Amino acid sequence: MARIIPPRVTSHPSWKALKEHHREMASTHLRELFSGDPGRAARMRAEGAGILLDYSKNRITDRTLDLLLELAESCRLSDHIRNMFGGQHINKTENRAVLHVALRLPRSARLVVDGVDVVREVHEVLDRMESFSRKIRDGSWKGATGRPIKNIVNIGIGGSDLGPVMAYEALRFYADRSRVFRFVSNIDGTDFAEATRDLDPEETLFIVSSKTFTTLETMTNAHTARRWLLESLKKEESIRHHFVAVSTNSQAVSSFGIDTANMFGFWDWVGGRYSMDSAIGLSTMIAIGPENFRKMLEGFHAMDEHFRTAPFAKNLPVLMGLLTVWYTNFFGSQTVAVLPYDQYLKRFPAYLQQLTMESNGKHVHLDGSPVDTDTGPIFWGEPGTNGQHSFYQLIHQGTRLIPIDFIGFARSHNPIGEHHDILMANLLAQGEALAFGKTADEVRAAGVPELQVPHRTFEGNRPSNTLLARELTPAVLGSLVALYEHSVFTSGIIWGIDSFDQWGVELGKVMAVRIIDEIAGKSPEGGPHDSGTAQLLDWYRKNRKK
Ligand SMILES: O=P(O)(O)OC[C@H]1O[C@H](O)[C@H](O)[C@@H](O)[C@@H]1O
Repeated sequence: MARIIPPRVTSHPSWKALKEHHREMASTHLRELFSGDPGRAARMRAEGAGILLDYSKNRITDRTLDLLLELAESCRLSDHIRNMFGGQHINKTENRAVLHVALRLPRSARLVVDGVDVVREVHEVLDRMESFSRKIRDGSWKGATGRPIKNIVNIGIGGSDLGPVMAYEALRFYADRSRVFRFVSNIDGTDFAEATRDLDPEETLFIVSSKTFTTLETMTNAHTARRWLLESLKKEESIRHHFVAVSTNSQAVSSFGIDTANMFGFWDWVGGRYSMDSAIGLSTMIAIGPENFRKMLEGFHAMDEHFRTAPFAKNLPVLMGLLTVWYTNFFGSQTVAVLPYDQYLKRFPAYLQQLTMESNGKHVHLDGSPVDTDTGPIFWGEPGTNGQHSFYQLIHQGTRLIPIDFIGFARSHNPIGEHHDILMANLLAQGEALAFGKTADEVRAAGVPELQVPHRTFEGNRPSNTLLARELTPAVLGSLVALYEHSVFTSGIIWGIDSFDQWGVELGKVMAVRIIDEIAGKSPEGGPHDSGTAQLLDWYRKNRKK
């Protein structure tokens, strides 16, 4: 039977209408949109799960929104949301359910997937994490020599690192300050050496975090950690006091020598980049405590519920996902800048890079046919105000259109003098300056010499979203992460791609393993490389020994 190929998004009438409509919008300035419409800002805002989204400074009208919402309907976004929440195997290429939303369902919920009540399993693991975290935090878990654990080192990479690092930094205010938390991810030995150089093995716990427990970097670092520990503690027996694992692969965990009683599991339906609220968050739970971790889960769940139930016109992730499509596919924007005005969120843009780019960096539709539109944009960013003194120049006056997400909070955890008001004034000023700019006439009127006028003119019309919340609490962090997870989902549905696989990371891994063998002399020199790679490899071989 012939496969039914769903219609391309570009063939939907709303897509065509958006193309038409974009012609008009391309020459419309945000100045006009605001000046002719005093109710614009009040209309173009939405709230959910403790987060306010002001999207009025986007290059859109009510008509744009209507068309984008129509597009969402014609791509059957509601059905897709229902399928994800219902545990359907929406990750087609791996034939898996995608159920990070189940990680934060309350204990009272029930969700049967492939014959198993996943909520019960999720809470069993959470309870085990909780009891382990309490033992570390109250000092009753002892190292091999009877000393309590003071240092916690998470070894993991990708989703098994970026989430834990980001959450640790974001929630540092809530963290147990009497303990040291370190994160080792890179295969570069420097990462391990610098993370452990001042640690006492007798007081150190390693959490080896890896969904597959086969990842080269993590396994290499874990073996190095094992040797580092045994150099001082000597006895194999000490391993179980100083190593725990977070994984879906119990066999590999036990062959590494970690007692599976000290393993915290999760499931194949949790993608690496969607796993910071699974057992991969063990370091987070130890740092901020089980109560705060559960509050973070509640924040995630509140945004899940908002996404699942709010009408699309008031639905934060839907609106943000559709705006990403609007800029990517109609304005041709290549990137999105995420600019948190909060020092605690300094790793948030890096975290989002994996979430967004590994999810939506795809070149074929679900059915394998090539996409006929651009897909996921490049996400990047730095905290404000630092970025203002570095790359904002290009956003204000460069030739590229870079949509921005500003993120800010009403209250600071560290209210020192006027700092927070100054910080927030900068966030507001940037959004305003980017949107409205400064015309040549205004520049002249300020007495600027004619020669400088073009240089000091700001075209404006640079779009931004502003996300605000009261305070960066564990719950708000959960909501914020879930907001981006679901906005990535929304864009992915419009593009008709699989946002939940990541085959693109495989080729480089396979080739690296081959070259590792060549360098070690295990396979013949001069393998079938291109002449450029062969030359570089040759240079490395000749120069690698000091
Ligand atoms: O948790 P692990 O199995 O060690 O995987 C760690 C990471 O590596 C892979 O290459 C994938 O690109 C990531 O999605 C994943 O998060």
